[in-house]
Amino acid sequence: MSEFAIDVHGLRKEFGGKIAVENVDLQLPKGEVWGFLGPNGSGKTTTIRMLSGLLSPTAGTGTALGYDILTESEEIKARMGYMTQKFSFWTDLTVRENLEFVARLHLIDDVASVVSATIRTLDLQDRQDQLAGTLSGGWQQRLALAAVTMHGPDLLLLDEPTSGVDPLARRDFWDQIHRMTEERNMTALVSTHYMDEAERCDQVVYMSRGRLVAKGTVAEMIANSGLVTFRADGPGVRKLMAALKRASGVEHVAYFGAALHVSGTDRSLIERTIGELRSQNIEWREVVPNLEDAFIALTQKAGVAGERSA
Ligand SMILES: Nc1ncnc2c1ncn2[C@@H]1O[C@H](COP(=O)(O)OP(=O)(O)OP(=O)(O)O)[C@@H](O)[C@H]1O
Repeated sequence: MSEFAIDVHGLRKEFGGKIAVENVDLQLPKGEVWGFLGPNGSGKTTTIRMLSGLLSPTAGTGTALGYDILTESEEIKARMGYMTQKFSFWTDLTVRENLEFVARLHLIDDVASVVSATIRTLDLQDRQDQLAGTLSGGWQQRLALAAVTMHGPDLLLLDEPTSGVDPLARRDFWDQIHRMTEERNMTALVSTHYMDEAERCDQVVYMSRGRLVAKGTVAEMIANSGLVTFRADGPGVRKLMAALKRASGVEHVAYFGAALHVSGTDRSLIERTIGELRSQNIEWREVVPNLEDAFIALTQKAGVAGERSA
């Protein structure tokens, strides 16, 4: 049996001659939670759909949970939980009724007790008789997670499960993911645009223009970005923005509250630029780049302008 929950090579998907995903290799060890990041349109959903057996690749091979993604998609679907970006449920049924419906779709034998156990696991007791359409965004996502985990999957593929959900509900959601993966030895691949969520993952993979361009722990991603980052604090620091954007050696500048993060990969160039801009009021100090700095750099390196307008 493979030690990987996902083990795919050379995945490619074309839609009408346009390449959406190209040459994706991914080996996700069992029991780990990985974050899947990348700009809009970079190919994350398409990749997740190929991994789930719902979309056949134009080229490439591999397995999910040991089953061939090309020929054994039914086996994969039975053992995985897939939460789509716009997970839908019946708004005029209660939470419990929704889960009962899903349990029947999965041909679960003892519907009542499995639904009750799921409701307890996900702390939905107080909401079980509420109409699903009246739940807040955070509770709707909780219901979606209940629905996709009720049949005891070994693999979770979650596509931006927390978009539009407030920070507290997002944290609760992630606590649930970690608890469930730990208790049931599940593996999860979760796409997200949130940096704090990426930091909760064992590893992250970063996709750009249909290709996986970086992979590793958050610390490795930051270290491999090769970025040098300086932080500028002081009155009027924001006025430096325009000059910094044009300055040599500065690859990106970002606001961090009242401060600026100025990053580049050529230390001598960026130090020279900062030297030229030094003034008494502004304090410059080198800081460890954060994940957002690293991802902005990756995105810019890949020339993402074309991707976003695609
Ligand atoms: N069924 C389809 N037919 C044609 N083109 C498609 C189809 N599905 C996706 N695409 C294209 O493939 C590319 C990748 O899209 P995909 O939805 O996989 O990106 P994504 O990284 O999930 O984006 P987002 O973060 O916005 O969800 C895009 O250019 C998209 O327009």
